[in-house]
Amino acid sequence: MYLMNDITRDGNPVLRQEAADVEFPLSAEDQKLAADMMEYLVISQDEKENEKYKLRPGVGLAAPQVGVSKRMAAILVPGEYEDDEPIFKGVISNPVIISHSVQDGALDVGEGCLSVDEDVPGFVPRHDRITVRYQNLDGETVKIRLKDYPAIVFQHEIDHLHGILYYDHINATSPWSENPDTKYIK
Ligand SMILES: O=C(O)C[C@@H](Cc1ccccc1)[C@H](O)SCc1ccccc1
Ligand code: NI
Repeated sequence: MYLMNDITRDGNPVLRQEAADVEFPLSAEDQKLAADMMEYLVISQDEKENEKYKLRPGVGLAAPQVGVSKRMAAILVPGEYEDDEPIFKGVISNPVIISHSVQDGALDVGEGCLSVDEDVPGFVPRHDRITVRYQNLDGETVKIRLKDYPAIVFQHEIDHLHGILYYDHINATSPWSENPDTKYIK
């Protein structure tokens, strides 16, 4: 299983590369990569387990964050309440945002990243609504429409596959300046 030591940190060139396409059918190595990334998210979201293994909680983990420059990311967006089904649980490969809203969306508290140890404050403007096409673990093409928080998570992870980190989007001169057209998401 991955521990925090396995997570690449800002400054490692792998986080700034354009990752390579994932080939299908998945190799045994890529199947293990997918399973290990999802396992990290599951364990990191369990209070007791993340304490035991000292994991930072995550709702997404992209392959470059474990040193693998491939276009694959695990995403686990929990439901609103403890016993709810997750809003999304899956490992996506070769994702493409095929359409998006004109309206931007941003988390009202800003973002963080498992690969960036210090917090960089500020709004991270993204698309509020997106349609993503990706391949699932069976290599099937899936099209999914997302909005608000799940859309933000997907964009954060897809950015990782293109060598982009969340703070690249923050307005350096006025990081908390509000744009009237942007939806600020709680
Ligand atoms: O570093 C990563 O890619 C995982 C991030 C993804 C993320 C950060 C901010 C906004 C959307 C997605 C981690 O999940 S950051 C920690 C975290 C944990 C639970 C909820 C929100 C953020
Ligand atoms: Ni990140």
